[in-house]
Amino acid sequence: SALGCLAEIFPEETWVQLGTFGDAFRIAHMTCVALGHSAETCQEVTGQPFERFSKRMAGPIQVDERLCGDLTAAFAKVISSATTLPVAVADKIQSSQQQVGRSFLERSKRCVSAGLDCEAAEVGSSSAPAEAEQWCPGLLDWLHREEGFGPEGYHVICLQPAAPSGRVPRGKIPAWVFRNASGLGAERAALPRPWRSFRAELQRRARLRPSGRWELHPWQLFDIQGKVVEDMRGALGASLLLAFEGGEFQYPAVHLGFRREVGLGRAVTLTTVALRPVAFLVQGALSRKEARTLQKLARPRLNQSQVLQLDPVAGAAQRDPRTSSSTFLPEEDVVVDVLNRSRHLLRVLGRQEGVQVVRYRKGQRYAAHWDYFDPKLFRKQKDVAGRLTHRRNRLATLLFYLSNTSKGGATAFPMAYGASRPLDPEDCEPWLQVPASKGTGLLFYNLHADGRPDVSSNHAGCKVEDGEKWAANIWAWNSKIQEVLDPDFDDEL
Ligand SMILES: O=C(O)CCC(=O)C(=O)O
Ligand SMILES: [Fe+2]
Repeated sequence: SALGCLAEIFPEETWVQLGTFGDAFRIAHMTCVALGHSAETCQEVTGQPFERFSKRMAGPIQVDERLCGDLTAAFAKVISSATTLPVAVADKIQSSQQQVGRSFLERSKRCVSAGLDCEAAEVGSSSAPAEAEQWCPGLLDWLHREEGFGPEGYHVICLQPAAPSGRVPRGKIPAWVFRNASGLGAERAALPRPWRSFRAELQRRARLRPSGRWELHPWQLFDIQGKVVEDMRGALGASLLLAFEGGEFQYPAVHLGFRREVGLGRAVTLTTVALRPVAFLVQGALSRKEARTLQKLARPRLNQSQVLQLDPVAGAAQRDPRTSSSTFLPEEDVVVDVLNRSRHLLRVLGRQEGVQVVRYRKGQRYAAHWDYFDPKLFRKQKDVAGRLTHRRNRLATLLFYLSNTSKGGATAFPMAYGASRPLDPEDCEPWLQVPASKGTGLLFYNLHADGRPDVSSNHAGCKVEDGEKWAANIWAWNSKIQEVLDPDFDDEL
């Protein structure tokens, strides 16, 4: 069939049933893109009148079986916004997506329980063109090597390095562009200079989100050390470039069980334990002594934990979601060291909040929640909403466990891999759980690489069944700018 594996969930006649031409075109475009065709080809296909387009789609398009996971997700997203979709089709798509999610969840669970030995047997679906691997050694460590749940808004560019003579060649720079870090959809490109043209062509090629008038986070390029690449020399020097549409560096998940050593003056290891949300175990970033010190500093300062009040919803009496005690530590000595190390580890340019230590006693917990702030829920509070414009938000959560917790007390992700919101926000049992283990860190991203909130980052501090649990939160924002700006100036709000 023309759409290979996808025809199953998305029979061809439904193209017509989708109703509006707008939907059909968007789906067409996404399909085309997901199938790995160039932007030009897709433009050509989707620029056709609908009748002609549907004829084209009936042609022999080869679908790489391995792309099914991503494609299904892509379809699901477009389809969720289509208003006239037949219920049966919608159901079919949804259930197929849930199935993919469930199998990833099982793998993630195995991964967490294996701790640092988590190794993904099924890895390696994605490879890169030999030429690109030759140009950019280590390239595969920055691509997405799984069959689904790839990054949104993170792209990899590999430039042909300058000749060994160091002489910078004239003319366009040969390159490989890996949109959404996928090895399968790689495209050969020739990028012009100077820098402005280089950026413009890259934006077109990788279909990066254009920066609007009030945009605070234009997409940005980084080298693999997490340094911003701001000019032609920097780009040529780095050769391997990472593009983040949200403007901030994020560690790519690569594959479940992937281990990355980060040089921080000490051996720090990140092990990928989930792809959606992107989450890592962090080993070696906090010494046992520091864990003790943070706990000691916090103990006399603890207060009943707070959460930000949402806009009131008529008639909704809320149970207190957070029953622990906590405090932000004064920024001195060890606290400053830990914050500096965290900044280096995360490679985030934005603001970091202080170190917040949390203590849970037996029976205490933090019900499922998001660490990002949904601006729509703070509409009536201009001072809050006004700081959340232009995708400004909490990008990353780095949570260090300061104690071992023998029973309960894990951090759990109820909505991992697109699962729907749990009916009971405290029922940790079926969820992906990361056990609290002294000195270990858990890093997860609350935002996608393009800066949009990732709903899958929903998480809970499970009820402590025995003893006490201590942990330290460090939240990194994707912006330094804290000005209250008028949400009306943000096209997305
Ligand atoms: O205690 C945990 O495991 C999670 C804590 C948390 O999510 C928070 O403090 O925002
Ligand atoms: Fe949280």
